[in-house]
Amino acid sequence: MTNAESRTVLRILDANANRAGEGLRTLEESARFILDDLCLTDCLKTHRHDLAVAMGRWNRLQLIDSRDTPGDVGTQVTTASEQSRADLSAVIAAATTRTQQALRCLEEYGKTSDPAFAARIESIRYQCYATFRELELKMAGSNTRSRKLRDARLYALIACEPNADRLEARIAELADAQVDVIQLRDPSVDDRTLFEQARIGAAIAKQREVLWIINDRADIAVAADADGVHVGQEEVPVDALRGVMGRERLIGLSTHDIEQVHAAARTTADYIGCGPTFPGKTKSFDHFPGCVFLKQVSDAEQTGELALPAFAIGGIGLDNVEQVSQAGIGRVAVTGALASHEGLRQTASTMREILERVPFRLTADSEAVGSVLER
Ligand SMILES: Cc1ncc(COP(=O)(O)OP(=O)(O)O)c(N)n1
Ligand SMILES: Cc1nc(C(=O)O)sc1CCOP(=O)(O)O
Ligand SMILES: [Mg+2]
Repeated sequence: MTNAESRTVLRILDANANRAGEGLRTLEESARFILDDLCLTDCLKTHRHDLAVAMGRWNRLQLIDSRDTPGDVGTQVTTASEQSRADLSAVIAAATTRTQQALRCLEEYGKTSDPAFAARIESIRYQCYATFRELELKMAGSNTRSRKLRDARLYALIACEPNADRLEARIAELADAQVDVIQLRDPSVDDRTLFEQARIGAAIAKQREVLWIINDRADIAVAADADGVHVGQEEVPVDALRGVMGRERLIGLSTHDIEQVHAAARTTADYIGCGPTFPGKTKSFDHFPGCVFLKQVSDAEQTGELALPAFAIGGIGLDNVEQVSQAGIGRVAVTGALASHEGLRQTASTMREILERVPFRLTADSEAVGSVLER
């Protein structure tokens, strides 16, 4: 190669090393601040470090000297798609593509001067493919969960079953009845049993595309790979649990008055349960905030003070779901109403029909992205 050609190669290597480094840093921020994923953050940092080490083969001053940003015709060429990103996943998709392309350029042009350098970059590129795959799937997973939750109308709370087959059948019948979310709530079983049912249920719920939430136990929810956890007012605070659950899993919080609802809105909770609405057989209460409370929650949704999906809970069934929807709440969480196999589909479908009279205010993707950004 002539001196001029060598200088051009250096110029290309310098530009693409910067591009790949910036892309990796962009992705590292998403693993760290969006997904809260220590392992992925660490992998991306390692790729950035490996790239810097590989680039150490070139003389830094010569690389910088070859740089000619004002004379670079490429800086004038921009496309409309570069100027905006639809959401956080689009930021990540653009950064992965840019990084992969930059690594390929480093490899190809590096081959002209140093095949060993090119081989090192090739190895980094392959490692990046695996990391990027995981990152994009995790992002898709977290978005899917929030989206499913926002579209949810029917949430069923179930107890453990005597064995895996019975649990599978129970989840299947609820999924067939178009139940959107299932919570495993069983204060009567030991930790091992709860974990086993949580784990088996998580796999079945995933297949059936139903959200799978574990009551009270964040540790079991994570260990079992559930979609989330539900906690009450006297349990570990939501923001403290966020560190355990990560950004991608859901956290639900029980609320019993409007002050608790406003407080929940200031946490990283993904949804709230609001009740008890009516007396029921599953759990006894001394006080019933009832439909007056539900109306306050609905008003808070209307004014935009509350942007979290709110599920009315407590003694709700076919006989009174209309009162819930008239209070302006279009989502319910129930145990007793969906406990019986008989007429399950019909009950669920009638309840859904009544709840669907309440339009959602939280379906826009932009709002979902907004809440992720605020965290
Ligand atoms: C959806 C939903 N809402 C409320 C509750 C009640 O949670 P909590 O107050 O923690 O009471 P227990 O369920 O733990 O007895 C819930 N589980 N789910
Ligand atoms: C577990 C629970 N928590 C409630 C609350 O208001 O926080 S009401 C409730 C029981 C829900 O079951 P059912 O639909 O059978 O009444
Ligand atoms: Mg609880």
